[in-house]
Amino acid sequence: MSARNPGVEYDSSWFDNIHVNLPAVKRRAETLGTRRTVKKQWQAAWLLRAVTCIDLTTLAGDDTPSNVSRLCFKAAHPVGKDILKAMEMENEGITVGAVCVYPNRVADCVKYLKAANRPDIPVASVATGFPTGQVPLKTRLEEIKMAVADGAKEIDIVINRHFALEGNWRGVYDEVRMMREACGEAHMKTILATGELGSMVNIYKASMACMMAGADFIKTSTGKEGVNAILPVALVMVRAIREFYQVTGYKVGFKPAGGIRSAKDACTWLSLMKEELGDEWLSPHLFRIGASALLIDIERQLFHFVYGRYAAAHEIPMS
Ligand SMILES: O=C[C@H](O)COP(=O)(O)O
Repeated sequence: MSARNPGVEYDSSWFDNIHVNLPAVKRRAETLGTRRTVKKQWQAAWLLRAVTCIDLTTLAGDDTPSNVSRLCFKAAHPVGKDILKAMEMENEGITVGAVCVYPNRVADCVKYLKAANRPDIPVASVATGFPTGQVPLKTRLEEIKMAVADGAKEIDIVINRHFALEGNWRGVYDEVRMMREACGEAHMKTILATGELGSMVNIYKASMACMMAGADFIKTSTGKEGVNAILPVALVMVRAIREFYQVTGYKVGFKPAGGIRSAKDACTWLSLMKEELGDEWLSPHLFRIGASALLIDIERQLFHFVYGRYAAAHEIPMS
């Protein structure tokens, strides 16, 4: 992870001058996924890069130590040895960016990652009454502290949509600031739940309030809203990140989450980061994809790539 964003004093003028050109954002988002063709071998390299940026997630009522143990094993070995060997990457020790679970499963993950000899893979815990945040502030702060005490190195908090929808940005800032304190040394990702914020302007302002309050990442969604990670929203958020960096010098990461399931989508999200924020935002310390099923399709596509090369070398017809 990058150096922490210490945040800045609350300053309401950030909310008066919105530099994101919203009609341009919409036009750009419409073409982003379709106007690039990338050579096959580059695609494979990008897919491996995407793997390292995945927050491999399970956030279900029926999560158990047993399914979390499988998640941790997969996090430590996300791509088959044969595929990595064919790509001459078997010694790279590729893992996902983190595992992401409910607070009650954090201790299990810490245990299983240790057993898998990858205690370095961070455990991210959702907290603060995820996904709605509709519990008292005291409880939300306690939940953060308990997850950190159990070994979470990253905390994904949800913002108070009630404050955001009433335009109470000072309220959003103050709560996130307290959550940041409660995180201690753990990195904090702030989930905006953009599908519930009502407008692009609110998404921009929520991004700014969270970054001012010391968010290390801003994250689109919980995965539980009706609309989750979509490109127009992402463009507003990454341009807010760019603006915050230009003014303060602090680099904040970005995490789209919810509904990202195909390898092609992963490449689109990576190209968004490269084009809007630059190469530094292509690594796990500044970019994560929150996803429960994306890895399955990436592995499938990498297998096709490797098998395609083998078939071509041995003149085996592909059908
Ligand atoms: O933060 C991660 C999301 O909850 C995962 O959503 P997903 O199951 O649609 O991939």
